Amino acid sequence: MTNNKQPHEKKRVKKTDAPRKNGRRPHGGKGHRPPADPTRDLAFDIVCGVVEHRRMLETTLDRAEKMDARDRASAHRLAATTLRYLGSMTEILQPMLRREPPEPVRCALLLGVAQLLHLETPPHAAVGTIVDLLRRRGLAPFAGLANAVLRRVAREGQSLLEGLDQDRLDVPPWLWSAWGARARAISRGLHREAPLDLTYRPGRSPVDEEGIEKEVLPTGSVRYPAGTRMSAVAGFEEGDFWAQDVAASMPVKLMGPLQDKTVVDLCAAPGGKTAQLATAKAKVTAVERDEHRAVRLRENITRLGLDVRTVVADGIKWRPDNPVDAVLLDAPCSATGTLRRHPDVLWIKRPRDIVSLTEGQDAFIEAAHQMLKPGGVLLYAVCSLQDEEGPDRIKAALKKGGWTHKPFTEEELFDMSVALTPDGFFRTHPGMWLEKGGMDGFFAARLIKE
Ligand SMILES: C[S@@+](CC[C@H](N)C(=O)[O-])C[C@H]1O[C@@H](n2cnc3c(N)ncnc32)[C@H](O)[C@@H]1O
Repeated sequence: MTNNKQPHEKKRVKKTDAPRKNGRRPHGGKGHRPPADPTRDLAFDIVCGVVEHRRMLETTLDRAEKMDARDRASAHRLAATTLRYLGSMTEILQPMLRREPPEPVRCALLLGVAQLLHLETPPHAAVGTIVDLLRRRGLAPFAGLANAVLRRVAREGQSLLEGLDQDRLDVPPWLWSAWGARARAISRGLHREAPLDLTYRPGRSPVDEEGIEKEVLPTGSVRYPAGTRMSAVAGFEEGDFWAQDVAASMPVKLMGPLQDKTVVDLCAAPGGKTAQLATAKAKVTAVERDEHRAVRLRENITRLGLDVRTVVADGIKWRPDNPVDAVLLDAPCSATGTLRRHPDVLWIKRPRDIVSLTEGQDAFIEAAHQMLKPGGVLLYAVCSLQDEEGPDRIKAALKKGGWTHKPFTEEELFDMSVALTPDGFFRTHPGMWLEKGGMDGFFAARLIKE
């Protein structure tokens, strides 16, 4: 994968490169009009966007907001699966290509391999749809190549896959080494689609619905299978619950009793943790810098019927009128903890992105210090797997002074003691509770203002 090539729309393809078999063009020949296929078209745009231009999956997906919801969901699934197995599928393809194909052709082939090896698409459909995709995108000269390579993958791919270290290949080397001893377990977790976890507000519980499976997790979150739409679950309109990964539901629980406490939620949208604070009866001010995300935050609060003051402001500069009892700082981070939901991030982030994020995290911690009463609590959290954004930030804050670390205890973590580190931090990764469907990666620590 390279990232400094021209967009594929501008690439010129020489007619003489056209691979032909017996002088005929595969799948239809001259004059053949490939059928429309919005799902593959969108999946192709997403994958090319990620590997050629480091464009976030959501950005391309958002551009297709008018598309039929089911086609869009299928495209999302196909693209996400391709990105989840990108490394190992590239390893399978490489020896089958005599010459390096243009990047868009490689993207199309990867979509084909994902359909064959991971999505159980019948070979004729997997091959045919990719050949048609290439024709629609002005890449017809590569239709023969795709036909031959994908047929070979259909025959040999599964056994080739078994001989590979997929865990290692599907994670970029810099992340693999940053994750150290946790890397293999994390990678195993990343090969799974994330289930839908819901947090129910106090006094509400899931309703039995025919055809909808669910499991109540030891921490109280309710887990539905991957692909479940939250709005289809009974109680959505009534505001009985909100979507929140089981690991993401823990930091607020670790803040202790919140009733009548003044709490600033410093980076609030879309509001999962704001909702937890408000249902725990805290007096919440939710601060969010991004106006569009603040709209989503307000919509969620309204759906849940909660009483929260929202402020659109830069949380590093904004200050409350009076010092507060607690600050929840769910800081902007690399989001490597949510790679199960956002596999594009694997191939988009670079080590230098982490460095610039840590500067912001330190500034937020400093701002939180200025907002708190003496003895007030800072709950610092990030959905990151990186040491630099988690334990290293807490160590830096303690070194700077003005804080005391109050380690979490096993009693507080009760059903998730697996996440307690020897330093008293909370730390999860996608390989934990794998038998139940895994969880996001989160880091949390508690500091007290001196
Ligand atoms: C990790 S998300 C928060 C998730 C949220 N706490 C939840 O549980 O739903 C981080 C949020 O911080 C916001 N943000 C980024 N920089 C900010 C700033 N300087 N001030 C306030 N909010 C900021 C982002 O727009 C994003 O919505």
